[in-house]
Amino acid sequence: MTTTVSTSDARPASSREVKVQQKAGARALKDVMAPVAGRLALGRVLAVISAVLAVVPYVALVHIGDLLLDAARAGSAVDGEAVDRWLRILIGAFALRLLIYFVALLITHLADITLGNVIRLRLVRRLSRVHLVWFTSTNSGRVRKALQDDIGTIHHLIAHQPVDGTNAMVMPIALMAYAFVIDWRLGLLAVATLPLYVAAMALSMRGMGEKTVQMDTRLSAVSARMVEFVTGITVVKAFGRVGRAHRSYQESADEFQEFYYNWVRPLIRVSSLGNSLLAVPLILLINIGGGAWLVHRGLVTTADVLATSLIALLIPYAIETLMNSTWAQQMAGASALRIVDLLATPVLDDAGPARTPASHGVVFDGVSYSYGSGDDAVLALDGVSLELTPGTVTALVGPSGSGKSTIATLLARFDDPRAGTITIGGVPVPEVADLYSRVGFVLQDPQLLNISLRDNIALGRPGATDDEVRAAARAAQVLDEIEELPDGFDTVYGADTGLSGGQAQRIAIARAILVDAPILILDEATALTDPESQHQIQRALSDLARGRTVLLIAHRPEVIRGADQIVLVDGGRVIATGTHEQLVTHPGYAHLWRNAHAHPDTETEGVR
Ligand SMILES: Nc1ncnc2c1ncn2[C@@H]1O[C@H](COP(=O)(O)OP(=O)(O)OP(=O)(O)O)[C@@H](O)[C@H]1O
Repeated sequence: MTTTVSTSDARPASSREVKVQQKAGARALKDVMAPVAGRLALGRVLAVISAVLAVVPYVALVHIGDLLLDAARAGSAVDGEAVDRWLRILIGAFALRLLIYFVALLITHLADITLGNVIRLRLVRRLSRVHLVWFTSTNSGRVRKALQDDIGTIHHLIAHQPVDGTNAMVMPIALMAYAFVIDWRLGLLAVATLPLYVAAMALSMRGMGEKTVQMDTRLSAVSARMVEFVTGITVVKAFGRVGRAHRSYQESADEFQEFYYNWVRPLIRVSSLGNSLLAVPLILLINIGGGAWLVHRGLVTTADVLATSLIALLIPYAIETLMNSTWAQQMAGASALRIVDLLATPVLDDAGPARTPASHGVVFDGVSYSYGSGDDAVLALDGVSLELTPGTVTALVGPSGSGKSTIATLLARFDDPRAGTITIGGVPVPEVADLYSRVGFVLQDPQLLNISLRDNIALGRPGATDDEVRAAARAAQVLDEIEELPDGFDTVYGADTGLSGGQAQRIAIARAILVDAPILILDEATALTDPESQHQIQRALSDLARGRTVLLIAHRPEVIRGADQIVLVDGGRVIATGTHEQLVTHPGYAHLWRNAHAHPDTETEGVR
């Protein structure tokens, strides 16, 4: 068993890579557990004390047994006082052991709760400073996995392993030592099958690290085929390729099955042999049989045999707990690695002290930006300069992929430019105090959360009253539709809500209305919505834009024409700026304008 860090490529990992992963996992675990290391150490110390105390009841048992047997053999009365004393020691030690064990578990469970909170808080603090462009769907998945699954996996390691793992290690050693103290021959009988078991298990675990990683990789391949098949099911069905798509899944599943079968088949024999060496009847046979012979020879007492046989029976349980805790440790290593990785996500540079802009004019000065880094970098903006005069509407136009959305998202500080500056009222964007109360945005994807519609609208102003939320919904032309829903504003947004894309857009507009930001970024993408919804969205957007500094990603001729300033973008550069009348003779603009008229509702060509 080993750390199973998922790898997306199907290449099986080598044993060196596995070792490196395991080491990295162990280091990551140490980092993650550092805030509660002291408490875990205390839990371990208490677990050791409790494990050593486990010997006392056996000592008492042997003494009581001897007292009873001696009396029976001599035909005399039992020394009731001595039996009573040992009985009290037995019960007292047992109770004390349980109490210490309970306190140790309590300490580690409280440490687990603290650590869960510390990790969540550190993640939230870190992610609140991360570039907004980072939050792609994959990264959202990573955050969800870390916050839910990984913290859960680490739970076992923090709350249980220090106590159960230590106990499973120390208790058998202490009991075994006592078995040898009773009589070395009985001690040997108690551990008689252990070396064979360890050898069988070592054999079956050989190469386990590599194989587990291979299994993880192959399973990922099967899941990928499955996801491919399910996500593309409509297209696959429409083109009658079900057999083919299904075959590719079937092939990877068969490949996995063959790999797994070949790996596990020989192991099953060895490990069942190993397990049978720890079977209760075998242990009893060896200990009681051998013990009876020793009793017969007068070397030990029956009570001694009873105690060491009971000790021998505890060994399988201890080994199982030990193996589970090793497994949990390796799983937690992979989880800790993911958490440490997330905590190291690059964040936006800290700017100087927050400043309040004197006006709401926006200036882009020589702004360049690329997505990704190194060889994968995609240059999206190249020296963009433009100015938004306060209280006016600037329309960004240009072909698909020209950089319009990138310009808009940089103003909302989804990321910082690689070169150049963006200022609001003379203050660089990173230094603007309360940026999101000054810059509102309604982008193509309305980004509604799975919370009530009321909370979705009030997201930017959580203190808003019901009346204010209703007023915003009315201004966004969506009030009636919300009120017609069975739960009205309490409806939780989600796949079953039955809201159309246009309605979701208008809810996002209501949210922006409520924030009441003086600078607005709008994406007038309405191609996916029905004409009635388009009309309502246009009206809502025009109301919203009034009196504000607006940067509008424009698609429709009448909207472009109505803008105070039009900025024509192509290939990440600004190639012309002016009013419609000034630009109408510009060849690039004229081309877009013609296309916009020819295809007023299409997304792909020219101005949409
Ligand atoms: N997340 C991303 N990762 C990598 N490249 C990206 C990403 N987003 C955009 N790009 C690239 O940056 C360039 C500009 O894209 P942008 O989305 O800003 O253009 P756009 O004019 O808004 O296009 P559209 O009208 O199609 O939305 C394009 O080449 C695009 O492929």
